[in-house]
Amino acid sequence: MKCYPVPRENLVLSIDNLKDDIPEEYLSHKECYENVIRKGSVLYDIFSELSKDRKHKAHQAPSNAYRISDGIMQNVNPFLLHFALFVPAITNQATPEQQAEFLKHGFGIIGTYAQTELGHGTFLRGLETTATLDLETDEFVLNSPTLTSYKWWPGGLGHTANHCVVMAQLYVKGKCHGPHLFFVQIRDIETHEPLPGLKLGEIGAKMGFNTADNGFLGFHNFRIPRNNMLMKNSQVLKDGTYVESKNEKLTYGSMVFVRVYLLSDMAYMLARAATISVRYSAVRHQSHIKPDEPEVQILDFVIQQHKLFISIATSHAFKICGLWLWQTYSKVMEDIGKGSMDRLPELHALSCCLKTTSTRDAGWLIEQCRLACGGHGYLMSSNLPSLYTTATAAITYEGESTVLLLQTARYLIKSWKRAMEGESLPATVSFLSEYFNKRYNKWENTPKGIVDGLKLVVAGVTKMCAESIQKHVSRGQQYEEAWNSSSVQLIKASEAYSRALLCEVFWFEVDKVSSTLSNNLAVVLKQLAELYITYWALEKRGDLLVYTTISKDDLDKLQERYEELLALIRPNAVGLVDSFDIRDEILCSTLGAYDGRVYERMMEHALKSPLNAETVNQSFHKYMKPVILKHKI
Ligand SMILES: CCCCCCCC/C=C\CCCCCCCCCC(=O)SCCNC(=O)CCNC(=O)[C@H](O)C(C)(C)COP(=O)(O)OP(=O)(O)OC[C@H]1O[C@@H](n2cnc3c(N)ncnc32)[C@H](O)[C@@H]1OP(=O)(O)O
Ligand SMILES: Cc1cc2nc3c(=O)[nH]c(=O)nc-3n(C[C@H](O)[C@H](O)[C@H](O)COP(=O)(O)OP(=O)(O)OC[C@H]3O[C@@H](n4cnc5c(N)ncnc54)[C@H](O)[C@@H]3O)c2cc1C
Repeated sequence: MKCYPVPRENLVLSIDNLKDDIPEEYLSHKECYENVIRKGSVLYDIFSELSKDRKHKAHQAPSNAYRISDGIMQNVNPFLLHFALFVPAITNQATPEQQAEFLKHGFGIIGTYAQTELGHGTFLRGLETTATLDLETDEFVLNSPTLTSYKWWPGGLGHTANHCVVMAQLYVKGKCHGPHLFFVQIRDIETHEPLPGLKLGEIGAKMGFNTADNGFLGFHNFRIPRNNMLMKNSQVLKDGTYVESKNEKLTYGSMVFVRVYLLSDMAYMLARAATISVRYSAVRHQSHIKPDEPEVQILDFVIQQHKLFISIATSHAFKICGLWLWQTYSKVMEDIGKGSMDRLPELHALSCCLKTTSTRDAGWLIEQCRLACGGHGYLMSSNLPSLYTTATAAITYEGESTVLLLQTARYLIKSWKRAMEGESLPATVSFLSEYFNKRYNKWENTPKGIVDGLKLVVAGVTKMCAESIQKHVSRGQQYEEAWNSSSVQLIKASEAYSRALLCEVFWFEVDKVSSTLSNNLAVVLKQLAELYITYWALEKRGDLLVYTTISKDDLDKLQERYEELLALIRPNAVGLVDSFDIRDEILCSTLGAYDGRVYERMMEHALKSPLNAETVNQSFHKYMKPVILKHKI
């Protein structure tokens, strides 16, 4: 076995045929895909070798290991779904025997997760793909009965994967048992041709993610062995007996894994955008502050600090909360392994709102970083446009944001009702029980005081939602209709809950470790945490005025403190983004390179445009010249 030296970054980034002569943005859709498969295959080979001595772990903690691919494949790694969902679905949903069987080829197979269909993405109980047990042959027959039942969107499905985990409605003896997962080979290992009975292809160009090879898949009487249903949670026996799962939602477990993971993912996306925009803002001199002095670094404009420092702070917030959420996830998975599912609803609610807030915030903050770089931020060579389109895809995939916030709201309303009945609640929602006792507490202008205030907002809005639902029901609406009528407020409750969680976890985790850090590091981290909390207190001042005893004077003091924090962070701003330690080869940005040679790099990149290969493009002679001469006076 080849032994690769570590660290991986040096190894991977030293491989010549992983570098691009022509920037990706100048390749065609097809060339882009072929180029990323070329590079991805080299990486796949390296990771396969490196991973041979490690068993497929059901749940690997968020790490930056796969980040190297961000530098090699600036867009998206078409093998990503193999690691993000295909393998976790099998390790999470298959029996140990099935895992041994399905994963025996290790990296010899490439998989994806085929759940979404042309007609359904959110409402999983409405999926139309069917898996019908054939008792005689001990097989399932998979079918796509309608065009809308075609699998549509799975990453890598178009031309990359040769296997997939398929979510289909299970039919046994004429009875539908709902969505279940099935292990399906879709291409011949040797020839890569689609297997008979399948229609496979790529869904076409997108606003980003264009190397993810999102595809479509239709089944026509496609047969798989009965044993290919993932049977850890529910089973279909040879005689057709269906054994129910202890909790039908365990089938959705792979989605929870990715949602939990995405918090850390977004931390890293934001770290890259912040690094690019803060470094550029330190290099770029534009305009004056004092008329009689030279042009200043645009980072000296306080409004530029207001635009950018929140991204530095948010990246740390997501990283710290991502690790906290990962620990919760690991504990709940461990409990489930021991047969207890008590905390699954809480984990689902936490992962839904935190995935939504982190992906939404990453989107608008990356856009804010781009805009803060002026016209040069609009260049593909800055890498900010690609970061934006890649990050914002996550607002939709793995659970559309509105839908997931409503899932969290469902948990908040249930928790509120339990609180009103005097029941004890999990720590993450226990503040709901304290609302009436703390509602009129004197406001404290401290990070803890703000966190307490944000929790009062959650409780107040949740109470308002519960009353709204009750009002609609009392006017004759069914509960589900009343829920729909109150959904604008329900979304607000979930958003407030997510923000309170992020502020609380960020502040108390930093506070907890600060005594173990050098004084300077502790001071700067606390400044970032306080900046984050104060920023959101000011953004949510309306809610705080409604649900807490905060005064105008308190808000004025918070604004003053916020501006103090910007000034305190300014001297460390470049050091803070340097500490994200993202190499130029992974940052892939003419604006954010460590050496600050922005203008030289922009020109070097521009000259790589195929259009600059000649001084006069052929279109002049073919198209322009005849028209110019014709109309020449
Ligand atoms: C090279 C190396 C690489 C290494 C890589 C490492 C890993 C990298 C990881 C991440 C990086 C990013 C990579 C991502 C790339 C793109 C991936 C995109 C993949 C996809 O998009 S897959 C498809 C995603 N689809 C969805 O999320 C669908 C969303 N819809 C649903 O979840 C459900 O339909 C619903 C929840 C909206 C509704 O379901 P329904 O059955 O109708 O449920 P309800 O009636 O609303 O509620 C019933 C009850 O169930 C509870 N519940 C619902 N869902 C869950 C759940 N998931 N878990 C637990 N419990 C759940 C719900 O709370 C209700 O409970 P209650 O009745 O209230 O008690
Ligand atoms: C880049 C990308 C990669 C993807 N990769 C995969 C993959 O690998 N595998 C896979 O299976 N899928 C994948 N998906 C699909 C993704 O999971 C779905 O797009 C997502 O679940 C949303 O479903 P939908 O697109 O059908 O939107 P719909 O479910 O049709 O929702 C459309 C809109 O309707 C509204 N809505 C829907 N339901 C409700 C509700 N109950 N209450 C209120 N409003 C509602 C929401 O505003 C929503 O935005 C990917 C998608 C993208 C964009």
